[in-house]
Amino acid sequence: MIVVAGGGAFGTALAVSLAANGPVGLWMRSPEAAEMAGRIRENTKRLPGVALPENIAVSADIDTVFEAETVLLALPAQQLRSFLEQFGERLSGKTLVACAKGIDVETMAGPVTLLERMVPDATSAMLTGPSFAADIARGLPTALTIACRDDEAGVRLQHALTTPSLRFYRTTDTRGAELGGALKNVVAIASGACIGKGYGDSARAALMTRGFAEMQRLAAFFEAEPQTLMGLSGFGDLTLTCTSELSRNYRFGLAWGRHEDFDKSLTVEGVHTALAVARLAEKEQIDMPITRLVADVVNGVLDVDDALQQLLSRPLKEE
Ligand SMILES: NC(=O)c1ccc[n+]([C@@H]2O[C@H](COP(=O)([O-])OP(=O)(O)OC[C@H]3O[C@@H](n4cnc5c(N)ncnc54)[C@H](O)[C@@H]3O)[C@@H](O)[C@H]2O)c1
Ligand SMILES: O=P(O)(O)OC[C@H](O)CO
Repeated sequence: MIVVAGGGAFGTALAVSLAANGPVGLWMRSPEAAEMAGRIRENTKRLPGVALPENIAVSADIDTVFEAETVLLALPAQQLRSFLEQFGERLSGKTLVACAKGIDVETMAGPVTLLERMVPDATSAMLTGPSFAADIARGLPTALTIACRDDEAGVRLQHALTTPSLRFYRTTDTRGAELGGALKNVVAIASGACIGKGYGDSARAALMTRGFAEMQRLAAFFEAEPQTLMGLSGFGDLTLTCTSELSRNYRFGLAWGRHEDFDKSLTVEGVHTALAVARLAEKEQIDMPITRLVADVVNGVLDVDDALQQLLSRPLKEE
């Protein structure tokens, strides 16, 4: 059986979609949240308004995760390492699919790299691509990417995870998939700030394009395949996240641009990824001005208005 570990918006939505194929487990850290979701058949905190099919077994018992052959790890990127430190040994031999989009600030590793380092005996993969939990949970058509270095395992996962509304493409370029998924969140924050500040759609299109150039430069440094960045996990997700108010990263940026507060309980992956990638880019001398400015605003070194002004007044150069 497939078990989804992590009962946030995304984990719950994936469980709802997978339930169309058969029984699925949903492990939540909080016993109270699991008890309530199991009883009222709804995750009212993270995915309100979506009924949980009866064949989703909700539990806070970690043994349900250890008993599964395939585990989808739907935790935020900054939580994955501590989860693996705690439970990694019990996950060896399994097929593990990270569903997080981000770079771990401590180790600068993406989700698949963390899995490979911390559970070397597992088959490690990543689920990524343009997809909002709310859309998946409503059964709207969604195309995703499964990234797995072991292509046979990738094919198996592709088939096991496809549902009537989720369509999976596949790649063996886990590095490219990690980078695309993580960096698009940083560019989405900048895009939100640009719109929030009132700079308009043309400026946003410029920002997205220059952000994509940064993504490609970092991917080239890590020898990721250029075409991975052109696909769902890169360009596809960049487009979605930089243009939709369903995105938390984009809404976070909007609030920055408007000088409004933002709900701190929401997961905004791009904040942490900007810090990790800006440090890495500085160390390796990779030109990533958008990421640098987002990190500077996060660190309180720059005001968001000054950061946007700096972006607009960069030296003239070739495209
Ligand atoms: N929500 C979406 O639309 C969406 C879509 C695609 C990808 N993702 C990715 O999925 C990941 C999770 O996002 P989300 O939207 O589900 O976030 P969320 O904030 O809705 O939920 C995160 C969940 O993780 C749980 N959690 C945190 N630390 C944990 C730990 N150590 N052990 C167990 N559980 C823990 C929390 O209790 C919470 O239920 C992110 O990396 C995000 O980028 C989200
Ligand atoms: O809400 P966000 O900004 O975390 O985006 C969710 C997904 O990653 C979009 O593909």
